[in-house]
Order: sequence, then structure tokens, then C-alpha cells
Amino acid sequence: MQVKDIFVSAPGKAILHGEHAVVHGKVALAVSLNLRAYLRLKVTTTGKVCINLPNIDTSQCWDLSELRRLIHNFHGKRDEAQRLDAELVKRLREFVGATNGNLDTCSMATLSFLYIYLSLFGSGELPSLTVTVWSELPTGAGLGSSAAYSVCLAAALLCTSGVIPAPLKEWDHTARWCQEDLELINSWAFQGEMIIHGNPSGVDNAVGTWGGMLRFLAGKIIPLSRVPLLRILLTNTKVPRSTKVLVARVKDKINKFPSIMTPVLDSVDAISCTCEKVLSEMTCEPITGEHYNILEELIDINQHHLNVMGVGHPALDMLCRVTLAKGLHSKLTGAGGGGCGITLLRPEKRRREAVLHSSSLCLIWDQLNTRLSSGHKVKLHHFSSACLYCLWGRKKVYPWTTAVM
Ligand SMILES: Nc1ncnc2c1ncn2[C@@H]1O[C@H](COP(=O)(O)OP(=O)(O)OP(=O)(O)O)[C@@H](O)[C@H]1O
Ligand SMILES: C[C@@](O)(CCO)CC(=O)[O-]
Ligand SMILES: [Mg+2]
Repeated sequence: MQVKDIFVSAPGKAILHGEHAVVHGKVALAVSLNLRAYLRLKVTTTGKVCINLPNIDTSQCWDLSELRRLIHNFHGKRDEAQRLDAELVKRLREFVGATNGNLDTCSMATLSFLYIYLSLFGSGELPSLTVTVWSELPTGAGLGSSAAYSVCLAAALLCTSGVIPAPLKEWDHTARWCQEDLELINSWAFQGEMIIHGNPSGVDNAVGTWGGMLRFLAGKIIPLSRVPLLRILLTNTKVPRSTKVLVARVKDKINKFPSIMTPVLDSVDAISCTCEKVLSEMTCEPITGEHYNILEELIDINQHHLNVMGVGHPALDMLCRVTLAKGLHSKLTGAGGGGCGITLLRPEKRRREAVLHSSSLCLIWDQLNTRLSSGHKVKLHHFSSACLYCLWGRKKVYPWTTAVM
């Protein structure tokens, strides 16, 4: 077995339109952010597997002998990610003390790591490793923190196991994998997401793997190469929530009221398609106020639909109200129920609006009585085309910080 140290990084994402509907086969438009997760994997000789997750205050070590007991009679296939191995998940849940209802942050993160590690190495010799993952993304806030985490795990463990090559040449600082390897990484990251989310669509891990702006429909990923530069403000309400719970809540509602909810999902699908059309027009004709008017109306309509689906929150309503009072339009992004919202900024009034935004946001934070004090800056984050990278191991590592938004 060719076991190597590795250092990788994957971006988070924002969903413009289509969250939740995408789980039910509708179109979503999503884009990567300049906020990333980083993973460093070191091969050791301690006879242990250790994982350090500073964002969620988790540090755990297991003896290889303990882990070996979990995989006797195991015939995992490393070069293809199949459906989740229910038996292995059951054993792992018992091992980490996470029974079905347990959604604790640490258990979910540990479970997805052990699942990918044992699936990839379980049919051979288990390597002794230390894995550290840190992230600029707020955990559980709608910006794809779970997907960036899963993409990093999948890329690093596949690479360490020798199933895919390390793409870095001696002179590179960063490198990407080829399309075939990215597809394999994405499919293993999806397994991690299945453990954390229950029923993911796959859009978040696709953005974490390929970056840029994507149209996602039923597992089909279409990169949108011609998109205008959009300035969008991200606001974190800091209301905690779980994607798994929210996805299950929407599913229950659809099952309870199929004839009422199906048109809502169809309408979200039409919103994503209309938004895509307007974005494409904005790249080939002069951008007008009317383009922005349409984008803003789509944001408003979708936010109403998301409230109908039951994934709104008073803090998100407040974001929409406060920004609308300044003539700006917002919606939740990701699973909702709290977490982050996006607000579209018009380019022509950029400077003034950014200032207005800062004061609006301070107002929001004050009213919500959150920890954001006047000393904190409101950060404007960018959508970016950045994708999954393999990084040069000795490159100066970003200091681990919690993003203030
Ligand atoms: N930096 C991290 N270190 C370890 N685990 C993480 C990290 N970031 C996310 N996770 C795992 O992902 C879970 C949060 O995933 P969840 O899908 O609920 O939120 P999200 O991915 O931030 O939002 P969304 O899915 O709406 O984009 C955490 O409970 C934890 O298990
Ligand atoms: C809510 C959801 O649509 C997006 C979460 O970022 C879930 C998913 O697509 O897996
Ligand atoms: Mg997630």
C-alpha cells in the first residue's frame, strides 16, 4: 500500500436558488465561496488513527486493533462508491455511541470520517494516521461546511490509499485532480454527506469538488462558465440548525400535502431556470436595472416558497425586513431554519450599500442580541471559481480562524 502525507482544501458554497427542491429532483444553482476547509493528513507509526477537528472541539484517537474488529469479513470496493453499507454504518453508530436519533456534531463528523476510512482501507492493512481538518466556514450555517469537510476527507483518504494519484508536481504549490479522479472524490464525499445529512441531493459536494457556479439537476452537474460578477452579502444569523432535520421536515410536508407542495417545488424549479436565463443574458447584453429587478423578484418569491416549506426562521425574516427597508432583497441559503442568508447588492450603488449593509447588519445583530459587538467588521465574501485543491504540504498554512460574518 502506497500511504502518503497529504494536504488538501475544498470550498464552501452558497445556493442562489433551488435548496430543498433539489432533493426532490428540481434544478438548483449554486456557487463556491472564498471560504474553505483544509485537511492535513500525516502518516504515523503510533498504531493509532487520530482525528483533530478544532472547529467542533473534537479530538479522538483509536487503536488500529479496535478499528480492525469493526471490519471483519469486510469486502469494500475502493474504486467505486456504492450505496451506503448499512451494516458498517450500524456497527459504527454503536462504536461512536451515535444511535439513530443522535445528531450531535462530533458524532456525525467522526462517523463520516470512520466510514470513509474503513471503506477505503478495510479490505487490506489499516494505516496509522493523524488527520486534522479546520475550516473558515461556520459549522451548520448553510454554507456547505459538511460538504467541504466530506470532500477534503474523500480526496485525502483516496489519495493516501493510492486509489487516485497525488496530483502535485515538485514545482507546484497547488494542483487539481483529473476529471475521472474528481468524480470518484465526489462520489465518496457524497457518502460522507449521506451520513451527515441523511438524504443529500449531492449539490453541496459537487460545488466543493468542482467549484465555480453550477446548475445541478438529479445528480447531473453542469458548470456555468458564462456568469456575470454578482456581489452578494452573506449574513449569518447564528441560529443553529441541522440540515438533516430540515430536509426530513420538508419531506414530511411533501408526503402530507403532495398536491399542495408539488406546485411549490415546480415553481422553485422555474425560478432557478429563469435566474439561469437572466444570468446568461447579463453576460451577452448590457446589464440593465431590469435584470436586477428580475433577480430581486426571484429572490423574494423563492424566500416565500421556502417559508411555505417550513424552513424559515424569525431571524431570517428580520434579515429580509431590514434589508428591504434599504431597498435590498434577501433569502435564506442552504437548508435554512436559521444559518445564513444572502442579499443581492446592485453594482451601481456598491459603496453606499455596503455601508448601509453594515449598519443594517449591526441592527440585526443588536436586535438578536448576538455576540457580534461593534468591534466586529462585516465581511463581504466573494463567490469564487476556486475548486478542490491539493496543496503543497510545507506551504504556510492558513491560521485556523472562525469567520466573523
Ligand atoms: N470543520 C468541521 N469539522 C468537523 N466537522 C464538520 C466541520 N464542518 C462541518 N462539519 C460536520 O457537518 C455538520 C454540519 O452539517 P450541516 O449539513 O448540518 O450544515 P452545513 O453543511 O454547514 O449547511 P448546509 O448543508 O445547509 O450547507 C456538523 O454537525 C459536523 O458533523
Ligand atoms: C437543503 C439542501 O437542498 C441544500 C443544503 O445546502 C440539501 C441538499 O441539497 O442536499
Ligand atoms: Mg451540509
